[in-house]
Amino acid sequence: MFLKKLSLVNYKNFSTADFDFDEKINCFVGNNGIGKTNVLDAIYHLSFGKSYFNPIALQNIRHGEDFFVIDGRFEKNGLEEHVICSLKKGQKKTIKRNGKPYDKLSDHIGMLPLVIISPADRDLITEGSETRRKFIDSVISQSDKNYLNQLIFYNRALTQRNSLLKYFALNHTYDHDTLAIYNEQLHNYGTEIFRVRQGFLKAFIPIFTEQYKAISGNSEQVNIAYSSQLLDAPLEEQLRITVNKDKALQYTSTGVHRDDLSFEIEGFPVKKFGSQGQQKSFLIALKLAQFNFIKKQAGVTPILLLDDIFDKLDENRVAQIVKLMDENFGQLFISDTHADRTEAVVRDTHQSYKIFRL
Ligand SMILES: Nc1ncnc2c1ncn2[C@@H]1O[C@H](COP(=O)(O)OP(=O)(O)OP(=O)(O)O)[C@@H](O)[C@H]1O
Repeated sequence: MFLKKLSLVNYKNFSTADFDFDEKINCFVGNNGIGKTNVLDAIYHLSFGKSYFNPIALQNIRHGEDFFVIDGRFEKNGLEEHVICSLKKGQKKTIKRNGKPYDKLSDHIGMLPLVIISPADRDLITEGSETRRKFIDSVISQSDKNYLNQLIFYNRALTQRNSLLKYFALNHTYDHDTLAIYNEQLHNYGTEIFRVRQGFLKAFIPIFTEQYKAISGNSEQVNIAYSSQLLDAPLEEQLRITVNKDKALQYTSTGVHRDDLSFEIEGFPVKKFGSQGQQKSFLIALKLAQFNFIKKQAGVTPILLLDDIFDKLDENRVAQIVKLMDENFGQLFISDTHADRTEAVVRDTHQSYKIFRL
């Protein structure tokens, strides 16, 4: 699968822009702030229906305008896939595939598998558990439609249970039966999410450790440990036990929305004990494992976006990654401030490439 053409209108700093891409490697080079990351983000948009960098959709419209359009023509299994993602102020975002709008944006997820490696990934190590849950959810969702639906249902039930808890507190009332309905829903969806996450990690961790070894050249033991309250007892039982606490807090304190991943080297958390180099290798290995996992599960080679990668890795490491990917990548997009060093690395792959000077 690859992206053949991309057209942008009023997307971030671009009023209009058109690109004809190479099937293999495409590099965006230019000064800081010129819009290299924005082009990668537009490509990300076509896959996920949202920005990787700015969760506030309206802020992705060019300043002073009231809409954006991202138009991409892909080739997948020999057929053209024409995907248009657009947003107009005051209206809902739409994604059209071959002229037909989706009813739900989530139906599009997994259609165009994509992995991005960017400096923002460091949040996976430094930030709270939500970032890590998002990571694991995004990897699984790209190859398991049912999982994304379970997540949507779970989150809906969670919001409703939380509203009910607030209502109880506000009105000094309590309705056991209504709460029990939400407990059951959370239990059913949550148990399935927990089961899929466990299964996913079992398959993902060996791929990840292999990638880590290849990138770092080290033999240190790395691991991803899954923590979930559901490891202790079934969710329905826990929801019953914590009901008084939840009423006092006015939100649901147990469930898979509290799951987390712990990233470890030699049994110690990477965040506290990993060197800068180890942390960088850990993140890249996570992303390349994501790439390989999706490729295996979905049977489609994801598009790979490497944003500002030279900024966080030395040239040798980047060359190593590109080489590592050489045999198994599909289409690659790279952004960098220096045309020379990018070209030196991609030339070595003996793959076709295009350089776009922005
Ligand atoms: N909604 C918007 N309207 C207009 N300009 C925007 C909008 N959102 C972001 N920008 C501009 O986009 C530019 C940043 O672009 P981008 O992050 O793609 O740069 P870059 O070329 O990747 O830079 P660097 O090399 O520093 O990473 C900034 O100048 C920012 O002001």
